[in-house]
Amino acid sequence: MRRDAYVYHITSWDEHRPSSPTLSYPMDSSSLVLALIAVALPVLLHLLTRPNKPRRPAAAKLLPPGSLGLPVIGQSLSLLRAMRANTAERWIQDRIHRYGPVSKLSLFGAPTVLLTGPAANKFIFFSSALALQQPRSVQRILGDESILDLMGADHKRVRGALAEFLKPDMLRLYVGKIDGEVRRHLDERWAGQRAVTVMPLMKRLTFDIISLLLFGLERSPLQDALAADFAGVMDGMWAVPVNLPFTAFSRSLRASARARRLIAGIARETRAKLHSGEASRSSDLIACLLSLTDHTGAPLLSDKEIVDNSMVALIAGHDTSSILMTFMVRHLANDPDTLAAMVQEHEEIAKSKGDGEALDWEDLAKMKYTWRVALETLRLVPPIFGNFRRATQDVEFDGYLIPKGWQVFWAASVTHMDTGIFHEPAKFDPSRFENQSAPPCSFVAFGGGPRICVGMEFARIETLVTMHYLVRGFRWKLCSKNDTFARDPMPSPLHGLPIELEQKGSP
Ligand code: HEM
Repeated sequence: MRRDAYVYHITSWDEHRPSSPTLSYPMDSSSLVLALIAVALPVLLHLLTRPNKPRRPAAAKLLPPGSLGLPVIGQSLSLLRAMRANTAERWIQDRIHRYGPVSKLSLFGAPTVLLTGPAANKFIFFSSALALQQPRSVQRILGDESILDLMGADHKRVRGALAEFLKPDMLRLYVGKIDGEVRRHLDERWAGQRAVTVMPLMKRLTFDIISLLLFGLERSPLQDALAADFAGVMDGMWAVPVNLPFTAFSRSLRASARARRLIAGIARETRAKLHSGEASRSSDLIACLLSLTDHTGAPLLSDKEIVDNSMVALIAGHDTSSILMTFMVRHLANDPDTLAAMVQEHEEIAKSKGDGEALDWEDLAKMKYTWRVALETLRLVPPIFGNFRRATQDVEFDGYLIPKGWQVFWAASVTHMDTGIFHEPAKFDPSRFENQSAPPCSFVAFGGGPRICVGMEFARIETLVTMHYLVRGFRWKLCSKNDTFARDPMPSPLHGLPIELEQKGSP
């Protein structure tokens, strides 16, 4: 997901200039060298080719306060460092204290306006003058016809197709499959272990769930191959986009090409199964997308759109949810009261089930407290820190001009930690989601407006099912007293969150 969201990149100062390097995570030592090259080259180019024309005088006085900093580099490295040190919220707060809730800066090579607060979120999510900003590196890896790159009618068409697969009466059908996958994982990878590392286990669990539902992939060498390719895709997605044989970016491109071939092959097989009646529209996402037609009876999505959007759904559909579940496990380890209330909720539900009987849609509706715990976890640690938009025309917010071509950056945590919206925001308190929902655009872990997360309900199902079996089956303790985390750029607990595990009911 889309992880468009999760990226910070260098594009050219001038959006029409042809080569614009992208800088993002991870900043390991080889990446750092490349990052320096990526930063230094454009600085030189910028200085040599800087146009002489003056800035627009009329617009200048309306621009938000703040400084664009050094050409190209701007404030990028400073923000990246803060993300890594998990002090990015403070970094943004410092800017707000200095300049107010609307300020200009330069991030990843482009002039940017940072906007914070619910009114700003509403503007970002709903304004037709702002388009989702997709870094070229991510576009090259995921494909340029995914939902993340489309606008207007095309975005609506592809979003409608994905929503068809994720609508409630389809989701109902998935609960049993997700239940089976969760139990298999816990039996094979958690049961009988004295210690496990949570994050990689959650990543594989959510990958297996989503690949089962997107492609009908059961446990098989094909699923393992796809999992390996996707791990490769993720490794380089946030690296410096230098396509040389030894770079993470190039490895990521190769892994993406392999994954795309696998998905195209699955699509061919599924098409044949649809013809022979062995598959139906509700079999999996690919079957659903292949079955959709427009009013003339022509396929709604091209073959390339199906592959590109399957790539996005696979990434968006497992990375974020696995972070949510990992951080719930981390929080519950040190909050016995919340854990006890969850255990009680799930034991109550289990009483009405037969031995080994799978959970169903109605059971999930009863897991209200657990979902509030999940929402509170998302409020405190939103998997997506923030995201970029690009102004497609000059546009105004709060009396300030945002010129055409500038980036706009929103950051979820700033709103989530606003004392005017959430009482004692640093406190973990699931009851704040009881009865009253948060005011519009103030809880934005899933974004908002026409691009609000299309997989939100899916994430709810897999989280609730996993937590049901986890809190009933196991007790755990964190292995390390130091439970800090970094944003890389997604939140990632120290060492992947190792825990000591005890299976309930075992001697
Ligand atoms: C806890 C889990 C999840 C979180 C926190 C999350 C968060 C988000 C956010 C914040 C956005 C909006 C980004 C923006 O507007 O800039 C988004 C969009 C999206 N999400 Fe999720 N997501 C989650 C799970 C999922 C799942 C399970 C799927 C797929 C099954 C999914 C698919 C997508 C897609 C396709 C978009 C793009 C929608 C569009 O552009 O119209 N997400 N997500």
